[in-house]
Amino acid sequence: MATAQPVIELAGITKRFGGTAALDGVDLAVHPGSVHALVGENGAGKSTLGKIAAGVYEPDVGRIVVEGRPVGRWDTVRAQRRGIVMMAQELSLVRDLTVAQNVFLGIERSSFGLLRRDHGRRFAELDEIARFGLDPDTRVGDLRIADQQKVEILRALARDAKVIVMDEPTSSLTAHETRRLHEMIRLLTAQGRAVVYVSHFLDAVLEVSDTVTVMRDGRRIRTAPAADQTKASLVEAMLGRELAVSFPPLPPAPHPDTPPLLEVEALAGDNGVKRASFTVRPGEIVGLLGLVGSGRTESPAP
Ligand SMILES: Nc1ncnc2c1ncn2[C@@H]1O[C@H](COP(=O)(O)OP(=O)(O)OP(=O)(O)O)[C@@H](O)[C@H]1O
Repeated sequence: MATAQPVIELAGITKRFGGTAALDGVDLAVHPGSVHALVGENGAGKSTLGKIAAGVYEPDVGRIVVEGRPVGRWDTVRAQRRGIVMMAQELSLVRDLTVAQNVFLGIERSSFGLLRRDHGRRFAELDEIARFGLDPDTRVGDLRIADQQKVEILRALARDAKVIVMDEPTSSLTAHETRRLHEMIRLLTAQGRAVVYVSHFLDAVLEVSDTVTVMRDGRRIRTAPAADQTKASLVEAMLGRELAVSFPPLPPAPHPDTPPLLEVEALAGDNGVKRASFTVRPGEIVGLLGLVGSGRTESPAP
């Protein structure tokens, strides 16, 4: 539930990378206990804005205010100290360490020069753990991506994060795992924490977020309650034109007797593809679908 004072506020943020204006005068206010989604086409500036909030980049121009206090120099260490933590697409865990070791990595306290080794006990002190269902002694490299994300979230909780910036968190998840992640996000917001949710997946955005900011070409186009949006209204704002123009009617499908341009029969390989067959005719769009790990990506490369 949103309260009056934002937990973090970015005002007039401009960021250039060489000749590219990634962000141009963008404002963003994130409220405690809420999920604020950032949507937009590729290159719209969503990730850059999330990374600036989390101190990965410093803005060229603009102001950052955390819980009413303006920040000076801004980097990930300072952002973490103020409770703003990033969960990046490329997760930052150490595969050979255990879940508990990863959670407390970098915040271990030393006494008389010795690192504390009681990770297990401290891990149990995180009350969220029972719900997250992770074994503290599992090697992180042996976990599925969805569970590795949980470890990232627990890392953020161990740092007492007030805001977790999630960059494309569902891009490697199944539909079931996405629902589980959203349940976790709801637990976080129920505790008063905020999530900045950067995503291409509009169904997921509409399901989980309270507020949606639409970005286009480095600018903020609009910020509005998710409940007032539809997928179509978001796409129109992202593209800056009506959907009918963006998706013109498809040409008629080719006649089944048209000779194929490509015929693949019983394709198999040591990359997991087993007996995949399909044809591609002129003028045809062939979709390959399936869950993560089902061989969609490997199939077209016989
Ligand atoms: N580290 C960087 N160096 C150079 N250019 C960058 C860098 N990061 C982002 N950009 C550029 O800034 C612009 C905004 O990129 P950004 O990644 O923020 O967009 P996005 O909306 O998150 O898109 P995507 O969904 O493709 O990640 C793009 O033109 C991108 O190429």
